Amino acid sequence: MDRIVIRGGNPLKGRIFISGAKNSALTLMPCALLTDEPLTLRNLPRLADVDGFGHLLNQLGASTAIEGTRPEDFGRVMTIRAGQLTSSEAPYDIVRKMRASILVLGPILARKGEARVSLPGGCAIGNRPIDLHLKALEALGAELEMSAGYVTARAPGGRLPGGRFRFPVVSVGATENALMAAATARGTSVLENAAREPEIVDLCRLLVAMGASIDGIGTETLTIEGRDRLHGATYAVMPDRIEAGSYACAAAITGGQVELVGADAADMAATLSALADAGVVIELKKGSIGISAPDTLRPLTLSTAPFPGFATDMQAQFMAMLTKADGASMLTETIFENRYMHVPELARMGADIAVSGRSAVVRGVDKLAGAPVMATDLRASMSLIIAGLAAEGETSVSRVYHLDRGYERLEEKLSAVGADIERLGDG
Ligand SMILES: CC(=O)N[C@H]1[C@@H](OP(=O)(O)OP(=O)(O)OC[C@H]2O[C@@H](n3ccc(=O)[nH]c3=O)[C@H](O)[C@@H]2O)O[C@H](CO)[C@@H](O)[C@@H]1O
Ligand SMILES: C=C(OP(=O)(O)O)C(=O)O
Repeated sequence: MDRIVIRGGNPLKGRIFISGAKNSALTLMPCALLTDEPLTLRNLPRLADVDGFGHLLNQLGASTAIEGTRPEDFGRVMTIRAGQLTSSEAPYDIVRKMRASILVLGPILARKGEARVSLPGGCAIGNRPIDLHLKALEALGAELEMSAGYVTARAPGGRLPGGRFRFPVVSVGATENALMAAATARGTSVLENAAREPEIVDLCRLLVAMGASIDGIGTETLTIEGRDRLHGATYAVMPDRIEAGSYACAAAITGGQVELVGADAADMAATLSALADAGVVIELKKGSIGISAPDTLRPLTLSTAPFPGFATDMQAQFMAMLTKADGASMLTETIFENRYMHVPELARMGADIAVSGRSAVVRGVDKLAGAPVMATDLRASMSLIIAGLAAEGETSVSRVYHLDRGYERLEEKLSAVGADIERLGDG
């Protein structure tokens, strides 16, 4: 297994190109199942999860073709053709490895009138239930049956009637599944207390480009007038706000100055405002965001929340950055119950963090020391990279496959701005 080795202490300086967003790509790809015409997605990040999702689409009978991208380019163009779906089942083997697989449930149901998808179970960051996905689909008219770890959803008469659902808590995934299922329902559907994440807006925009009718995009009430059919489209994936925020934290902790090329500040208000509170200087430019570290980072009090709040996917990276702030910070994780698995690893590098229930107090230290570390999830792994960039000596981060799920060419991007970082194979 590969590992990433960092010799810390170099301030990051230069331009970092921001890739297409993983969390958007993985909700745009299943839209291809809604039409028999080709869907072309541009700016798809080169990530293990995107490859995995392509594989799932292939198993369902869709073809995936990567077009004219050179190895040195960031991002790819993929055309997905789901002329006919030969299967309506997402198997356990794929779903358990990639949570986003659950997002084929709504589209397969809408297209075929029946879908069978493995229940995902929990994962390293906590229990990740799908009860709201199922309740929303039921409200749109689906009939559900659970057996042997799978859910089978059927549309009576082969097509969902549509309906009204109010989410009791904001759920990104359940909003996405319901939106895709409602797009071709017979009637009108209304989703209340829907998630408003930029990735949901990206999904709505693609669906509209495919012929869907959606009112209230970007608000908590989405009204979808079902269409008889959707058509193909060409669409570019939005920039990855979490990747951009991660590199901003890396620049801030190393005393660096970077330009995040392609990042969209409109999607990153909570992250940018937290960085500014920590003393980071932010310069909004056309097509990029400038990040300059202060001499001393100020401590923060942050609590994760659905958009437009502070994203759970940024919590670990901010925690790493705040290990070197001048004072005590308080972080509270409200979305996932087990998203502090990076704490013991950061502690091995000299961080002073005390977790109590959902909150963590991070007392800034003068220096971090490099160490061999490993993490159990994607953003936790990134927090160790961030700490390693600022630590004295060598940090070796193992289980690199977590990073490969969500950061396109991490070590290339960081080397280009002055980090001493390399990927080593085990052999
Ligand atoms: C609101 C929120 O921040 N969502 C994050 C969540 O999306 P993801 O779609 O994975 O999770 P949800 O948004 O659905 O979960 C939000 C909350 O709702 C609960 N829940 C969810 C579905 C369900 O059927 N029943 C239920 O109770 C979850 O346990 C969680 O506490 O993880 C992604 C990966 O880290 C992030 O990109 C999303 O920003
Ligand atoms: C946890 C994440 O993703 P996933 O839902 O794909 O596990 C993430 O993007 O931080």
